Amino acid sequence: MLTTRDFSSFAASVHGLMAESGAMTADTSRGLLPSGARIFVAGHRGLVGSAIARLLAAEGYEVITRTRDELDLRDAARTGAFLRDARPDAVVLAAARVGGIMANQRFPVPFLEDNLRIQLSVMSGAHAAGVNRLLFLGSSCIYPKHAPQPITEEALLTGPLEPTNEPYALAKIAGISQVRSYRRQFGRSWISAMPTNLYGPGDSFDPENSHVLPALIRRFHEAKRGGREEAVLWGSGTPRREFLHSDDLARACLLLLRGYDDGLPLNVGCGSDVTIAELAATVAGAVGYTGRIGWDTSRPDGTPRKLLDVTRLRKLGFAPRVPLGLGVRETYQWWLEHGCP
Ligand SMILES: NC(=O)C1=CN([C@@H]2O[C@H](COP(=O)(O)OP(=O)(O)OC[C@H]3O[C@@H](n4cnc5c(N)ncnc54)[C@H](OP(=O)(O)O)[C@@H]3O)[C@@H](O)[C@H]2O)C=CC1
Ligand SMILES: C[C@H]1O[C@H](OP(=O)(O)OP(=O)(O)OC[C@H]2O[C@@H](n3cnc4c(=O)[nH]c(N)nc43)[C@H](O)[C@@H]2O)[C@@H](O)[C@@H](O)C1=O
Repeated sequence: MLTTRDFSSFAASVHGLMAESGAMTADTSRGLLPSGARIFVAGHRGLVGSAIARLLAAEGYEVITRTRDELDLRDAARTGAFLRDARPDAVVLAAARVGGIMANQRFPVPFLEDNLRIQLSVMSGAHAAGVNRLLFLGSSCIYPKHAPQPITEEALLTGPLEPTNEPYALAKIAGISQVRSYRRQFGRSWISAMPTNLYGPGDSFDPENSHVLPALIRRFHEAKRGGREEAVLWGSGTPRREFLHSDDLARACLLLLRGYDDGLPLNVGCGSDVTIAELAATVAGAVGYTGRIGWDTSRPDGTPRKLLDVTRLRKLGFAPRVPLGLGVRETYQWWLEHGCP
């Protein structure tokens, strides 16, 4: 684990890279992502990758994909060979080992190592293949556990991380540094986005390893179907989280790919948050569960709050379109039609 002292020297060096990155630009000419560009979306079957691939295809881009069985992105040699052959104009790196608070706690090794390997393979392969446009997806968990709220981009590396997801966060921080390093050393127009907690169609609804929103949809649905009087959720219900629909995230990513060219990783969120207890009430309403809600405080709460400051993204023209209540109802409907056992 890094000490506070280690953090301050690491922060100074990465912030040095930030200082070199120059002014933020919002190029509306789409010169950074020409019409019809060929874009490799890594992780196209996941929550985020599928939303981005849908939007890019709808906007007339040629979307290149590979399933994990076809190409394990941890394999640097095969990933490099694929990128040399495919020669995409741009890469969206949405492939990662991802999960909720318990998955992060139980499987720290793959959350650290798979993500580092995927990032190394894809970024070094993309550079070798001459790919000048790349979007790397990080996460709001890169910020210190007790960062001032709302969290500005400058909070990166200013304090200790939340212990439940430290390995995952450190892999993501390495990815940010990799993007900045390729920018500095080779002049690549690569960028990073730091999304808040996401949800939507295609999410994982695994009862133990998923994120809170799909987990609650499933828990309440099963309690309603089983006629149970109580559904037990994790932690105290007091942590606050910000939720953004994956289609809104995809819109933000397209905006950034078309017009953002700076080493500063940009926050992507909706600008407001709710307690987990408030989220539970919204999800219970959407599912039609009317029983009691209990709290298992032996389960971790995680970060008390992680509301992103999205001033910079708003200035670039982004506004989310999917309100939480509607998004939860649609995601529940999607799960009933596609995933519900
Ligand atoms: N979900 C969230 O709340 C948030 C997500 N993010 C970021 O967004 C990105 C995408 O997350 P999300 O869509 O939720 O995750 P998912 O788990 O839904 O999707 C991850 C995708 O990555 C692919 N993948 C994983 N490992 C490999 C591998 N070794 N080789 C090839 N493909 C692989 C998976 O393939 P397969 O389908 O075959 O398993 C899947 O398509 C991540 O970088 C994550 O950090 C950021 C903030 C919040
Ligand atoms: C996106 C983000 O996701 C993770 O961080 P997290 O925000 O803490 O994630 P979470 O969605 O799992 O939990 C949010 C809150 O909700 C509470 N909670 C209640 N009941 C359930 C429940 O049934 N399941 C889950 N998962 N949580 C529950 C839970 O106790 C916690 O207080 C990291 O992977 C991190 O690396 C990351 O990037």
